[in-house]
Amino acid sequence: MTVIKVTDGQDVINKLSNYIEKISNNAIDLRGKFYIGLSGGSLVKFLSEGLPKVKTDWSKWVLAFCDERVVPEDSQDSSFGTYKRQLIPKTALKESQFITIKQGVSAIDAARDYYNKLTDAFGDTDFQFDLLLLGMGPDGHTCSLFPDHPLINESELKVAPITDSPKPPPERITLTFPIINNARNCIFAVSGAEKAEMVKRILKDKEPLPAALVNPKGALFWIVDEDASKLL
Ligand SMILES: O=C(O)[C@H](O)[C@@H](O)[C@H](O)[C@H](O)COP(=O)(O)O
Repeated sequence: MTVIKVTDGQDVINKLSNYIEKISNNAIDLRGKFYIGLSGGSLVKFLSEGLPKVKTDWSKWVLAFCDERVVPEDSQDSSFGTYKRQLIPKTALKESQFITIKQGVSAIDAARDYYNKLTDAFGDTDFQFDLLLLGMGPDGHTCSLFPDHPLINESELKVAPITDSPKPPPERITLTFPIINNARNCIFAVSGAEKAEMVKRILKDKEPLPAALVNPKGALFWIVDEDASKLL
């Protein structure tokens, strides 16, 4: 694990964008495609500001979601909807490059359908992402894997439904640790004083909260600004 301390939120965006540029170009050179998993929350703003400056072959990107809220795409809560409004118009990415959840079905059906879509996109069921972009909630959750929730120990389902998410909205789908920890790279991007206590509990005290259980086969980076890392 590499912890990268930067000054502020703008530096988090810059550093994150540099890594994305490097990792995407490397994946495209080696394998002709770049598989990236996106999260929601504050990451949407980081990417909407940072990605337009990245030099990459956008046509080779395949974008999926580390987790997604089971809501209509035009809802403010939909991560894809937010990327659609805030990111797509600023890059050469096309909507068709995003693997999105089925609309108008239950979380259980959405998770099943999403698994099938990932199988088609990867051509196998290993789902080895080149890069997962992760957020850490103030309670230590990542993706839609929450502290003390049984999904933390899920070992069969690679994409799971959740209907009791403590962070609203309650219905979501999420990747589980077997996929997350199979990734070639995972990056947490964390900014702000409200995250400082949890950053300390995870990176210094090594409490086994969900974000601390991200331990991929490949590389793991935590990009944290001064406010978020002030208790380290
Ligand atoms: O559905 C969501 O809310 C996100 O996908 C989630 O996994 C996010 O990454 C964390 O909740 C952190 O969010 P913040 O960065 O906004 O705290």
